[in-house]
This record gives sequence, structure tokens and C-alpha cells, in this order.
Amino acid sequence: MQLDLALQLLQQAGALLPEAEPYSEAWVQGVIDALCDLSSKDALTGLVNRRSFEMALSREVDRVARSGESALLLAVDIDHFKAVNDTYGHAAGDLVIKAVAGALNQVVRPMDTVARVGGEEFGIVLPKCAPSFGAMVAERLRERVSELRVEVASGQILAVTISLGGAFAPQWVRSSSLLWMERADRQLYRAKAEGRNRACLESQIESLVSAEEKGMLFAVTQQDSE
Ligand SMILES: Nc1nc2c(ncn2[C@@H]2O[C@H](COP(=O)(O)OP(=O)(O)OP(=O)(O)O)[C@@H](O)[C@H]2O)c(=O)[nH]1
Repeated sequence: MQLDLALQLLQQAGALLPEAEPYSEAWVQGVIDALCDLSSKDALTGLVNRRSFEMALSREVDRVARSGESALLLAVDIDHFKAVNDTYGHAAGDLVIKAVAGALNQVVRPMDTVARVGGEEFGIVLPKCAPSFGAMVAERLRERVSELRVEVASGQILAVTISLGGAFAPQWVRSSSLLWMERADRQLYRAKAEGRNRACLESQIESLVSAEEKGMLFAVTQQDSE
């Protein structure tokens, strides 16, 4: 029975089961809420997972298009992470991922969303982040992670760094979350190529809007005028 499986999943994840009378409407709603929570989180770090992050990004794209406020998307990747796994083992790598996740989460505001979007990759969406603050926020994140000392085995302490790429949501175009992620990723590749342990942010927002995004603006304008 699917409900039994759902309860097993929740129990295994250490989720709290609803206190209401079993099988009552409130109890079933509690189980559904707990399942939703479980399916939106990354099991290792407890951060928002990729699926849920993509939904948060789409919501933010809509909000930016409506409000005209700017928002920053940061793509974050741990530097030379393969070497951590290869030298100290996968379990040590997992400890590093958890420590970085915790550090990133500490630096941001409650309204920001930090997600684990891949193995050693994170995404952060920062609503209402003015372009003049973007570089400062990215630098604060980079610095906080560089200060981490992760004990991966008794007496074995590792320091790690991250690279960050950032792109602002264009305020005047109804972009897509995918294109926004691609732009942040492009800056991340630049940060890696320029030596890692650094943040690269798009500087000229307008000039970097792709032809595809301009096409989407045209499509939206046409629809709106119909
Ligand atoms: N421990 C651990 N390792 C993971 C996990 N997911 C992915 N990886 C490993 O992360 C590593 C990613 O390495 P690469 O993408 O090659 O890059 P890198 O070594 O971080 O180097 P740069 O990104 O170029 O600085 C691979 O060795 C993956 O096996 C995970 O959940 N836990």
C-alpha cells in the first residue's frame, strides 16, 4: 500500500509524523505535508533540492518581471572537490559538502534560498538584491567558506574554497529560469578559469541578454497586446 510506503519513507528520514488521529483528514494532510517537505529537501545537507530550487527560481523570475526589482542568482561550486574524494574518501567528501552547505546558509538572509543542485554544486537565489550589493554578498560567501576547517577524520583537518558565478535577473524581460541559470553558470566557468576561489558576476546586464531572451520578450509583448 502506497500510504505504508510513505510512512516508511518518512520514518527513515526521521520526519515527525502527524499527531492527529491516524487516518483522519488532519492526519492524512499531515502526512502529505511531511512528504512535500521531504521531496523538496536534499537528504545529505537538508538544503532545498534541485527540483524545489527550479520552482523557486521560476517564481522569482515572475516576481522580478512584475515588480521590476532586481534579484541575484549565484552558482557555487567547491574547488578541486574530486581531489578531496580521491585523497580522503567519499565520506570525507560528504562532510565537506555538509560543512559548505551550512556555511553558505549562515551568510544569507532568511528570504534567500540556498540549494544543493548537484554533487558539489549549489545555487543561491537572492531576491531584492541590488546590483551594487551583488559582489559584496558573493565575496562574503567566498570568505566564509575559505575560513572553514573541516575535520574529516580524527586530527585530519581540511580547508576548502569555492568559486561563484553570478547573474542578475533582467528587470525588463520575462526570462526563463533555465536561461538565468545558464548565465550564472557561464560566470562560474569564468571564475574557475581565472584561478578559482573567486566570484565573477555579470557586469553589463543589458548587453548580456541573449537573443533567445529578447525573442521571449517579443513573444510576451505580442501576446499582451492581443
Ligand atoms: N563525496 C561526494 N562526492 C560527490 C558527490 N556528488 C558528486 N561527487 C564528486 O564530486 C566530484 C566533482 O568533481 P569535478 O566536477 O571533476 O570537479 P572538481 O574536482 O570539483 O574541480 P573543479 O570544479 O574544476 O574545481 C566528482 O569526483 C564526483 O564523484 C557526493 O554526493 N558526495
